[in-house]
Amino acid sequence: MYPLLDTIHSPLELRALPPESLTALAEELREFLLETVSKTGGHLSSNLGTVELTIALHYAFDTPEDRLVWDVGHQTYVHKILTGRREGMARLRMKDGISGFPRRCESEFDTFGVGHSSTSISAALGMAVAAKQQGSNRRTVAIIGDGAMSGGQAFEALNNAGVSDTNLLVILNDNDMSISAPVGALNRYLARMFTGDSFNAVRHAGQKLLKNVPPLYRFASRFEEHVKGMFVPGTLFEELGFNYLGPLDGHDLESLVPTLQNLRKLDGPQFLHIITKKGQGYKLAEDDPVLYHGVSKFDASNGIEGGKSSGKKTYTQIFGDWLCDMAAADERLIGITPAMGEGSGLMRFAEQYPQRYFDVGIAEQHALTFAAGLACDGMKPVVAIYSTFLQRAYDQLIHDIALQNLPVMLAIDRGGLVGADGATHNGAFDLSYLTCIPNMVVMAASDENECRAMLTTAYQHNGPAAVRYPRGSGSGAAVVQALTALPLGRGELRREGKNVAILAFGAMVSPALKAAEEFNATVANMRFVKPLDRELVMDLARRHSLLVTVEENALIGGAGSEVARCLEENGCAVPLLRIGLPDRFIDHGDPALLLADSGLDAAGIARQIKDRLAKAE
Ligand SMILES: Cc1ncc(C[n+]2csc(CCOP(=O)(O)OP(=O)(O)O)c2C)c(N)n1
Ligand SMILES: CC(=O)[C@@H](O)[C@H](O)COP(=O)(O)O
Ligand SMILES: [Mg+2]
Repeated sequence: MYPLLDTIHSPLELRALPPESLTALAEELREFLLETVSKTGGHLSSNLGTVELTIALHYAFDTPEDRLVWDVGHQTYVHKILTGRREGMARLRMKDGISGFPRRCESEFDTFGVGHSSTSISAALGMAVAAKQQGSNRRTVAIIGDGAMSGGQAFEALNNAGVSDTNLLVILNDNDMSISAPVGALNRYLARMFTGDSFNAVRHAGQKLLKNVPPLYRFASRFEEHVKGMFVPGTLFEELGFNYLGPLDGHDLESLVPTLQNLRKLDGPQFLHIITKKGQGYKLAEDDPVLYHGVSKFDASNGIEGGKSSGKKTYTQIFGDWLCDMAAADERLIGITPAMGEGSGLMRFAEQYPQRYFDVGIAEQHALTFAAGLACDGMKPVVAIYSTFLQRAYDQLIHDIALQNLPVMLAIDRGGLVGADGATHNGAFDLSYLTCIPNMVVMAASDENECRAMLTTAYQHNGPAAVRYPRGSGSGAAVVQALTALPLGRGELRREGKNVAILAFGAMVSPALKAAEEFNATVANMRFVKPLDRELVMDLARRHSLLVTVEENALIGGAGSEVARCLEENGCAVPLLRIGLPDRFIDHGDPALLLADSGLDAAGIARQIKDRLAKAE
């Protein structure tokens, strides 16, 4: 089925192919991608869009000596296939299988680990400077999407790279899409750059120049730059010190390969702007790149079928419904997402309240300070953000929000292990990094109704407040419609038992209740990590001989540490067992298996309690 692909196990074999066969190879790669990703799930549209670019890069550059640095890395499946990991695609993003992102430990061709966006130019510049310091002539290429280019770090890096005198090539893979439709002035600028007849004429002249005059000399591109300047409103990347080329059709191997071969010979910072289509070659994904951005298993011949649902609402939906209800009740509410409108459940709100919906692009830092500004002047900002991406905005949370005690609410989705995306995306640290910030209120939801009540509590609190909830659905309980707040800093007793008291946080309440049956243990749903229900902790400490805290968060500095602090400050010496995520990064895989591996399922919790009780005897 794959006559060309079957002959390629490394870029060396790819480079031995005649250029005329590359288009046929691209066809085979698309077929193969669709066949495998429809069986495993993964990021489909972006990979379909970068087939030709990946072939051309490995064909024109001397990889792995030349360094390819991918931004986000969700578009690197073809890169993996061409660099000896074709077999591995059958276990993509599964436990002990290959990662969905580049990882240095996986292959020498994966020069930099990614998952979060907008880091590629910084990392590539570091590598280019290293090459220069080492007297090496190897080349470094950063490949960044138009969505990722909206992230502030990308511009920090361009600012630095443009004056660096290094052999760095930045390729802007512009498919006019982020996960959602792209937003912002940069996107508008890029769109303007490749519209207009006069510019197209220049573009074609430029392409001819690139194809027919190898090697390309600097004066040629300077000439092109001059001509372009007459037609294109402000070539931003040139102003930043790059030699800008493009836009070029990123699916046209005939121009892409010689262009890259020529660019490889040029010294100094180069910038190539290519235009691609997200989902290219699979009509359904071309028509709906959002739906096919990240897919579960599906039937490739029929496409993703809607309508099949477990009947349970996801926490994301619980949040989305709450947001619309609260927006109806309070016109000061503003909903903010850093480029994750669909994933965070904001789309109904966006439709109903377009004037109050702000997708700020992949710009978590800006999202938080923007919210701080809104809060200063009487609005009620709700920032919907994944736990892992909030890490980006830590200083903004401390310096701009908490220090000024501003009423900004954080709805933190994907708290805990996320599964297939793995270590880069796990929400493993939020309870630790939030709890240590003065003024913060921090809650973890144990079921859907509690999540809704916590959201209301956070919204009504006159200071910074966060609610964290996991990826996926809860118990399937019917959700009440009321917008009722919880009493601040109060937990609840869920089970009265003897000797052992389990203090469970968020999603761990359910397995803790199961584990408790084995010992007739008491179980408290603590609800608040901060302010902690100290009265409840001390009451349980007085009445039990062992306290056990359970949380789906790093053990270090998390909710259990808060309980330990409370006991210590009260001079209480009751034995304490803290259960949480171990001090290591947890890879991709089925979340249930990963939780079990970390001892965070009912059996694991029971086992650890038993071990502790046995030691105490
Ligand atoms: C810091 C950070 N915020 C958000 C995301 C989620 N995310 C992953 S891919 C993506 C869109 C990237 O768009 P682009 O770079 O244009 O690549 P494309 O998907 O179009 O191929 C987003 C928002 C992320 N990975 N990292
Ligand atoms: C690559 C990336 O960062 C996103 O596409 C992410 O994989 C989305 O995760 P969810 O599937 O949890 O929304
Ligand atoms: Mg894009």
